[in-house]
Amino acid sequence: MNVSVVGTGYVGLVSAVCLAEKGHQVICVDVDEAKVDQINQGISPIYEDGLDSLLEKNVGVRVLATTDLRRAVLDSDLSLIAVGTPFDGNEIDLKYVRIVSEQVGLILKEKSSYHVVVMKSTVVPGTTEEVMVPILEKASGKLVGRDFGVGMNPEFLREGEAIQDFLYPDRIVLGGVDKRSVDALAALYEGFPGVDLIRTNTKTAEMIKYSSNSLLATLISFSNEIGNLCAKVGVDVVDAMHGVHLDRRLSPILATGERVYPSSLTYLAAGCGFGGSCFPKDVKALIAYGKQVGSPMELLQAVIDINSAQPQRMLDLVKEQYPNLDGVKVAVLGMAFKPGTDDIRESPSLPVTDILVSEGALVSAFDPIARHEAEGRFGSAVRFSDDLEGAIEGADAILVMTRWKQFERLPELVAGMAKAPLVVDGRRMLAKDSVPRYRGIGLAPDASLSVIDR
Ligand SMILES: NC(=O)c1ccc[n+]([C@@H]2O[C@H](COP(=O)([O-])OP(=O)(O)OC[C@H]3O[C@@H](n4cnc5c(N)ncnc54)[C@H](O)[C@@H]3O)[C@@H](O)[C@H]2O)c1
Ligand SMILES: O=c1ccn([C@@H]2O[C@H](COP(=O)(O)OP(=O)(O)O[C@H]3O[C@H](CO)[C@@H](O)[C@H](O)[C@H]3O)[C@@H](O)[C@H]2O)c(=O)[nH]1
Repeated sequence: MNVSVVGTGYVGLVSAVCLAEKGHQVICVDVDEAKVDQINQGISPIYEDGLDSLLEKNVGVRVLATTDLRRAVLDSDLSLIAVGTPFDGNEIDLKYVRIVSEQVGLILKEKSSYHVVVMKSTVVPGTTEEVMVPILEKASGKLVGRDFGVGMNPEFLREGEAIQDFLYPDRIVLGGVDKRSVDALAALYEGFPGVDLIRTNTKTAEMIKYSSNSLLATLISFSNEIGNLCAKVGVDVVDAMHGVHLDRRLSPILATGERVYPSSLTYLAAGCGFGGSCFPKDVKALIAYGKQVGSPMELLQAVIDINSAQPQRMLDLVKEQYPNLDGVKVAVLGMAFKPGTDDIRESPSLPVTDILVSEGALVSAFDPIARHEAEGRFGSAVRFSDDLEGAIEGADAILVMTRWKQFERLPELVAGMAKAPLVVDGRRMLAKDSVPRYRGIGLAPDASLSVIDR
């Protein structure tokens, strides 16, 4: 199938490259000329494991990038709209969706063959049919369902694992205004045998996406609330959640006898909070939507409140030992909101670093991938280091903010330091007896050692 993908950010570019890998001819469209040029040279504008090689393989063969939306729509049968839908504090900001819908509508006016426009961006229930469709119909002078199709195909990929998630999804949701639109989407995903396909209407597709992210965010805030209680009563939250997680309803056992998620606490890992461009934005957007339609989302408000307080807990752990941060040397490890990405949007490291700087701490930082982005955010207020050793040199306290694998060798480095620093583990990724002065989220100072064999 000939496909155009409008918006070549995390979702657009990954979708484009993976669909090309499945044999489709894909034209990527973006307003950002620099991105378009990079893509055409086979260089990914974002850091995402495996993306560069897939792009290099497909560019010029099955992937082409352009700023020319008209050409892209005329030369394709289906367009995926993957532009940003930021939350503006009151509701999701649909300005990019509106602009693209109008532009695509005008192009459809001159297109004689049947075309399907698919919302890939995350939008609150009702948006595709109540916002996108009227704009498309007005601009094209045509009728949805008769002259063109409309679909809603939410994306569930995680940054850092985006390629794997796209190529091997848990399910694919095919929302459409009519059977013909859903059939066109089904044809797009023909190359994903064995994956559950959910054929539904656009509003349900939109609701599935928000419900999914809201549940995952709820699990994390739940674990954090339990973690905060654990820290008060002398229990280690890692042990508590490990015991919870072994419930086969949370980590199913395969026919082979193996656990689906044998070692990681999937969305039950307490820590310094969830960040990223999705959970905070999407949960807040659903709360705002609930309020708008008269159905208050009280549980989700608590999810956000717990998450917003979590970064401060890292600072509280530092302040137990350094009540006055003025002149205290603090190393912040990890700026990305999670490992495997250069994305620092809504990363808990941002408020933590802001407060450290404002209280006079001497802050150094290291992130294996997101240094450039973080330097742009903090400028000279933070000393960024090229490596882990440089960041922790002479530190009084070290804050582990992102679960980067590179930080696993911290105990070895700390052992070589003249004065043992306080290590505050915001991801509970280090063994608590691996450094002399260890503190962690969800762990009381006197927490007994675990009796669980893990
Ligand atoms: N990032 C994720 O992991 C993820 C996962 C699932 C869903 N989503 C959702 O997907 C959508 C896109 O997210 P993202 O992270 O890829 O966004 P992004 O900001 O990385 O990318 C959006 C792209 O759209 C381009 N754009 C804006 N206006 C345009 C226009 N008129 N024509 C062409 N291009 C235009 C921008 O230049 C940018 O490259 C959002 O709704 C988001 O909530 C994101
Ligand atoms: O047990 C956990 C799991 C995650 N996190 C944090 O939660 C955030 C989000 O992590 P993750 O879900 O891995 O990354 P995202 O790329 O934000 O992906 C989420 O948001 C995307 C955008 O909507 C969806 O497509 C994905 O399905 C959904 O997992 C990160 O800050 C993690 O550190 C925790 O604190 N504890």
